[in-house]
Amino acid sequence: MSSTAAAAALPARALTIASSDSGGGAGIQADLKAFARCGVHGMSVIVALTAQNTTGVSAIHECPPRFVADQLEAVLTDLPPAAIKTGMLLSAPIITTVANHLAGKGIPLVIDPVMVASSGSRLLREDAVAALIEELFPLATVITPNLMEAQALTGLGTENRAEIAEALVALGAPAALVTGGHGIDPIDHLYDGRAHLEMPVTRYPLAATHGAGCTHSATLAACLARGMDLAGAARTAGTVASEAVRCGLVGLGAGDGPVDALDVRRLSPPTLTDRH
Ligand SMILES: Nc1ncnc2c1ncn2[C@@H]1O[C@H](COP(=O)(O)OP(=O)(O)OP(=O)(O)O)[C@@H](O)[C@H]1O
Ligand SMILES: Cc1ncc(CO)c(N)n1
Repeated sequence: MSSTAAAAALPARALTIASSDSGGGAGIQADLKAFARCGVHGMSVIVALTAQNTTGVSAIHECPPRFVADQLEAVLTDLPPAAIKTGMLLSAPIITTVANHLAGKGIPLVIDPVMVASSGSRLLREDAVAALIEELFPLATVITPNLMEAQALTGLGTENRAEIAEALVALGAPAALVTGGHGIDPIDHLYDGRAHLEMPVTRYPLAATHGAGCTHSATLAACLARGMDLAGAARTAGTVASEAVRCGLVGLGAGDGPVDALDVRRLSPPTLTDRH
């Protein structure tokens, strides 16, 4: 095979800049599953480690910003991604490091402004919210807060997603996708600065939603990496996240079970006869 033909067969690359969930349900671990689900080569810049399981976060270990910069340089120089997502970024120095490396690159960027775990632990320090808005939002293609994060970012108490999405865009992001799988009203709302688009999500009343938001934003980035437009990528992200809940691992731990974008229960260990 010529090198050109070999290159044509390579998958698109997507990068997650986020934190590790030791329980394998959310964060980097969910992102890499979602990337694989979408047929994309996943890369990961890890900014913090959480000691976490299905019941909550017991400790957080932050990477030195210099080491975050080392990871970004290693990936961006050799394996430039076709799209990037950010998840749990924890601190202002990390956000500044990420923003400095992404500014001017023009790579499609999905920002999932992860703030608080469903168990209640803060995953973004209070004093880092301003850095997220001022330094990272202007670099985004789209931001994907859930309804509660959207309310915290805008200071609005309303549940009117159109109003909140407009306020988010006024904060400096070109587009906002307000998700809300957990609520009574399972609708993802996209506003791109011009038009509003409401995307209903099939809601499954299952105790397996840990990592739904991460799976959603990683799928959105993977779809952008594969060349889809924003509205199509947003619809696919809602569907993949919803399916990941349907396949979620209820009862895996004592708390809310992890979503499963790969539906691992349908897979079996490879046998020698599977070799090709
Ligand atoms: N119970 C559910 N049934 C089906 N889909 C769901 C459910 N919960 C979440 N989702 C899907 O996940 C996406 C993200 O949901 P949501 O806004 O609730 O995430 P989140 O609160 O950020 O998640 P996380 O638990 O990772 O913090 C939604 O667009 C929806 O597609
Ligand atoms: C590492 C990590 N990222 C994101 C979330 C939000 O689901 C979480 N609980 N943990």
